[in-house]
Amino acid sequence: MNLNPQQRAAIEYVEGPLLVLAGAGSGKTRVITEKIAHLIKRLHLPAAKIAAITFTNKASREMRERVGKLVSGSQAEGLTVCTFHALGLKFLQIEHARAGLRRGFSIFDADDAQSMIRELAPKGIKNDALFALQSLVSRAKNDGLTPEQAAARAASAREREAAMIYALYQKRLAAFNAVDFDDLVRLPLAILEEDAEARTIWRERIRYLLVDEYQDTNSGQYRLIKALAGERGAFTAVGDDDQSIYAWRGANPENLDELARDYPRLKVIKLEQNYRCARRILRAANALIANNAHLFEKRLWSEAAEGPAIRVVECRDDEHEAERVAGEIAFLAEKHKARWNEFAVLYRGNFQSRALEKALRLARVTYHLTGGTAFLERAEVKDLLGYLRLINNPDDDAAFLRVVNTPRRDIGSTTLEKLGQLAGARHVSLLQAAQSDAVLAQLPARTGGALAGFVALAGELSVLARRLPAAELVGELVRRTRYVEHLTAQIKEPALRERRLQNLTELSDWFRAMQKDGASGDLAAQLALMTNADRDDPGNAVRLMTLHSAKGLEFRFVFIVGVEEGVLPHEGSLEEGRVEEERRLMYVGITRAKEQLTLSYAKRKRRFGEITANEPSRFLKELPQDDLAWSGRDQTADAEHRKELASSHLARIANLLAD
Ligand SMILES: Nc1ncnc2c1ncn2[C@@H]1O[C@H](COP(=O)(O)OP(=O)(O)OP(=O)(O)O)[C@@H](O)[C@H]1O
Ligand SMILES: [Mg+2]
Repeated sequence: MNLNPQQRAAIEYVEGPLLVLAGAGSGKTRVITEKIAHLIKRLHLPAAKIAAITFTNKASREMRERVGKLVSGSQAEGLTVCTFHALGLKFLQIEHARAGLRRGFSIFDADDAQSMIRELAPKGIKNDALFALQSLVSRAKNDGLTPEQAAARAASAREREAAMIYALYQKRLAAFNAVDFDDLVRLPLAILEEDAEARTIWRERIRYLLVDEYQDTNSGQYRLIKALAGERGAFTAVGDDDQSIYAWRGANPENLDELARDYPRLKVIKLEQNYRCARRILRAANALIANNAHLFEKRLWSEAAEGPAIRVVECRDDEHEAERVAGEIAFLAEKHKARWNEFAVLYRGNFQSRALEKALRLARVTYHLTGGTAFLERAEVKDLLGYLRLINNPDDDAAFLRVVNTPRRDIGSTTLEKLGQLAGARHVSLLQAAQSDAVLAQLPARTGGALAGFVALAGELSVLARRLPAAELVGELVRRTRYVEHLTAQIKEPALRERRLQNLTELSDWFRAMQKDGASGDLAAQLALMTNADRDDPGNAVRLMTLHSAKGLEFRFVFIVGVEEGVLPHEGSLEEGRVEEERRLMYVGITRAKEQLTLSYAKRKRRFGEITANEPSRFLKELPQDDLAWSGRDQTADAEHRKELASSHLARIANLLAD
């Protein structure tokens, strides 16, 4: 595959900071991959001194694979390709002392963080207020503010309260020798900004930095890039302001502007040829996004074929819509002899997947749901990870509380409250308190005995952890905690039990796959950063996912469902005046399609048992009408399509499609 002149220029330019600003499918990600190879092969920069940052772990894995095809294995050794969070984790594992952490520190997930904030917040706080508080704390952390700075900047009573909670929350995390996700960026940033020695070391360690999906970095991440790149500005950032879809989570598309301000030498290269989408799809995307105000002017053209019209399918309700989509997928797969994994069905919210799953199962279409209940959020997985965390970090009280009575050991909340008081008075963690005979003596004999038993088990396990590879440790953990017996006693339904047991096997498979150099504790930390979307390639299956998680991906056939007012654009976003971000989301969705795009909406929806009418999305009106073929509304197009269906050998599917 050849590179065009702009791509080549972007790859070869290393004299200073570079921003590649370009629309969807123009080869930005490819530029990063090729540039890594160029740095290694042509400029002889050791791979260990290059770091590339992607938006998801899955994207990291794919990029590593692609680089692997361009350079030999030994040349690629030591290359860092990971997310901001994983880079921060790696940083802290090396620099834990500078961050005031001890080796083996834990990572608190969103749940842990939330329950801690609940404890610190005023008693009886409502969920909404709690979420708001948590997001204010998180926002302050993402902006790289210390609790003191957050307090100084607080402009309202709510922000003052959040700053106060933030201070307490950090104290608590420190006591647990733990960090949360936000700290994975905030702490490295604070160290680099304050500590000249660390700065020198890390700038030597990372000599060239590449960042994909730059438009979705938040201000803390941006400052981290700056801190790592320094005045030298040895970095390439690639992004597309039209695909900024995480402003609601603190991403800051103005970072694109800021880069130009902070680096007056910044070179900007634009890529304007799209290599992904058929012409009509690209036209639709361009027309749609022209309705947004623009920071930068970009044009996008393509040499690809016109491609078929974009189908817009009007359906009665979401069930009908799901049936149409399933039928259409089966039909297209047959017609084009396509594989299931060439299809994606995209939607605004996870709740929309239920009807689709049912219809796809009925139509015997193999599918894979990305997202959903994340594997790592399942109780048994969290239990085992809780054990690993505790073994690795005896100060991790959250992990202690998670596992001390799982499986049941008759250690009740009264005991734990008492233990908490005793530990607090002594300024030690719960596990350390439970290790003390003096503490146990103050508890009733029976529960004291149970606690002593748990302490002994934790001791045995940490001895094993030093000896066994992580995947085997998981097996041993399951045996010694009698976890299978626990599940068996708890879950009566055989199929469900089987599935839960399967999760245990899967966890140890994950560890086996990840385990190259890390100890079990490091792996547990890494695993905490994974999401369901990061799991191995699900093979030949239709992908079901949200528009957000489709970023960066491409498929031959794309369906976007629920193209309705209130869904896409989303109701909440409309209320908050964020319709432009919704339009960008739609733009991301449309530009995932290589060959054929189908949009659908339902005329009615059931909501709390009532049937209400839906309006088709305003975005449909913004598309070039000549490139659309309506179905369900326009009788001739429908008749044409039915005829085509009938002439195929898929009578069953044609039936499914018939109204
Ligand atoms: N010069 C080229 N010639 C042919 N195909 C190309 C060229 N450059 C990139 N491609 C192909 O175009 C497609 C889009 O590339 P890529 O994913 O890198 O785009 P992108 O700009 O990162 O898109 P997005 O904005 O969606 O992340 C890929 O299939 C890639 O292999
Ligand atoms: Mg990309």
